[in-house]
Amino acid sequence: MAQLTTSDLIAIRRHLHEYPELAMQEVNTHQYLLSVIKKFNQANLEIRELKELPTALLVYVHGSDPKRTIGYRTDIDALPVTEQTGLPFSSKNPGVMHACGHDIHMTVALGVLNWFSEHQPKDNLIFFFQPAEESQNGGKVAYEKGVFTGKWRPDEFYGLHDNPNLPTGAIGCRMGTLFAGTTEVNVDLIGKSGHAAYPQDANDMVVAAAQFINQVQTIVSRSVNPIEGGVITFGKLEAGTIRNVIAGRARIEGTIRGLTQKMIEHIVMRLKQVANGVATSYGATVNIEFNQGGYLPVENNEALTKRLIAFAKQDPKTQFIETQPAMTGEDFGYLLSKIPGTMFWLGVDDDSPLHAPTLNPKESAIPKGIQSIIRFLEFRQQATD
Ligand SMILES: CC(=O)N[C@@H](CCC[C@H](N)C(=O)O)C(=O)O
Repeated sequence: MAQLTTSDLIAIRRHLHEYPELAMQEVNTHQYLLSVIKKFNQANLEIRELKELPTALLVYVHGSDPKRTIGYRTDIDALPVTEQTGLPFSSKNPGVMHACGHDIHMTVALGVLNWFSEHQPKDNLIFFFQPAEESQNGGKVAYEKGVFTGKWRPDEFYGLHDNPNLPTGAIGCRMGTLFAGTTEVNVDLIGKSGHAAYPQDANDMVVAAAQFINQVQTIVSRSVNPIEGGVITFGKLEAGTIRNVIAGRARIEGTIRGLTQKMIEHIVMRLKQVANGVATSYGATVNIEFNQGGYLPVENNEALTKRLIAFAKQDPKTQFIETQPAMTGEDFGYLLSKIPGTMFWLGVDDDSPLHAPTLNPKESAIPKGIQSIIRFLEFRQQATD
């Protein structure tokens, strides 16, 4: 296959959109990516599959006169969201949707890889198709399994995330922290179930959970410096089985976000205090689990980010927008804590936010994103440092 056309790219994106898969289950996505890449000019490519991380895929592009090895990462997983876009190419996998735009990310990565398979770069390039960004921190798992060793260790790493709030094709970035660090939190409140008519003989965990959730709202409003900010969101609450049986258990699952590790640790500490306080006052037992995994704050490397921003500002075909830090999480933060690099946004202009069942990114962002990234990687390879 020669150069992919825009309609090839749209067809690829729509196929990926129709068949989304959850974290670590991206078996068909992996096979599809592989089938597309195998049609590219293989002269300078080396494809690597991993027994230890079977849905991941790496592709090495051998440079003609390499001074460095540049990594480019895309995530490939989807979310447990039921699509409500009404699009003709809506998800065919019930309850699963590319509601975070990873279908766009993968297509952009394929477009850039396709270009460099036809136009050999000077530097070596590594494309990392990473499973499990939304949960289970695929980036950290890959790193810890030794995927980025020897010639497979990039000197610098780049990755993007789509952004519905930015104009189509615009590149957004900033020096320093781009995304928050996140920590997943699970709270189990255990009391005593009983008959709805005899509350005095039971210990109702629906009431305890309601109290806990309300009290937690005071952590960010009263214990966090408003200039620094923080987020606690509980996206899942489960308690009870039927209306007339008092619930003896409640489980609350959420996510904590902060722009620094210190802020995350502060919120974790206050959350434990509130949970233990509510449990004591309700005579309940509480179990709390925290899991940060690889979702460290996304810290952009100073020198590399300066260069990326300088490129984007002077490139007449790239619209650059300097963005604020976002409370979105990304396990690319873990990879950037090990390998210097930069994460940036690609504008996809949509009224629906990320993770919404109606998210419908503008597909015209795909060729624009590909062209900007190709030009950036070519610009990068001209530098002597
Ligand atoms: C870009 C994006 O939406 N990322 C996710 C990352 C989730 C991290 C972790 N599983 C958590 O929920 O804390 C996000 O929700 O920001």
